Amino acid sequence: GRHWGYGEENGPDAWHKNYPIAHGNRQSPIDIVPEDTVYDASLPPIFVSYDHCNSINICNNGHSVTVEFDDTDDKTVIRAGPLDNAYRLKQFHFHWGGKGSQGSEHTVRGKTYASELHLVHWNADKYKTFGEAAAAPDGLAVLGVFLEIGDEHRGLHKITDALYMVKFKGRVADFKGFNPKCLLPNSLHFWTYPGSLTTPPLHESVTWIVLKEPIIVSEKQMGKFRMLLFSGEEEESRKCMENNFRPPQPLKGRKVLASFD
Ligand SMILES: NS(=O)(=O)c1ccc(C(=O)NCc2ccc(F)cc2F)cc1
Repeated sequence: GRHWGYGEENGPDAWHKNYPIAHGNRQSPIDIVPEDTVYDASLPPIFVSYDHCNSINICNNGHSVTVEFDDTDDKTVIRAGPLDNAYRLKQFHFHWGGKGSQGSEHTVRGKTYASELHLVHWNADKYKTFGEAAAAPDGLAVLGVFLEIGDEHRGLHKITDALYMVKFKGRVADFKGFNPKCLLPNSLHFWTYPGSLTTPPLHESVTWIVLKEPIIVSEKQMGKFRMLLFSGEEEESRKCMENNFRPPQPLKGRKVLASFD
């Protein structure tokens, strides 16, 4: 039906019809121009506490593949950096292309990466539910990690080996004991700016924290993401899940801070 997606008719250029905030003043993603970012020496490093984290399931929601976490207490949080509170990990998911090195949502001086990992956190210090936080200007914090093509990534194997279980839209499978700490690069140097969800409802509730250092994954591993389908098992038209990224949006005067010089 008219549900939003990434096709000709229902893609990013059409989202504003049902989600007018698409033309708002703090939309994401953006093109990050390092020369235009402001090094803020007072920005503390981000603190990632994923030690007691446990994934629950892996799901194909028809737009991406998502790994969900138990967020009923503060055992898996990020804090510090640009954040005034502890933000709880709720899920992570990916955006990717159809081939080569296009597929990321944020770009760096116009450079695109093959994929982008989003670790989605919510401010449980101030809000009672994810939904409430997702509608508040300081409600969410998303940690973005670029994926670049090269050697295979040992931590990503567990995910790519599970994708066959959620090939079709609507499929959910058990996926316990995965700790996403293994998906982070060596450096936690980051850029940060006030932005939004990059998919409808496009809420302007995200403090973006984009890591400068990409992780390296193999073309073969990326290929497994492209075997996922946008469509459900009952649908006749089988469309590979790929190019599920929103292009960069206008900066509208926002400042991008850098945690490194
Ligand atoms: N790509 S991204 O990292 O920016 C992103 C992160 C989370 C969501 C999301 O949770 N959507 C569903 C959703 C569920 C509940 C709710 F209240 C709001 C809401 F957007 C969408 C985009």
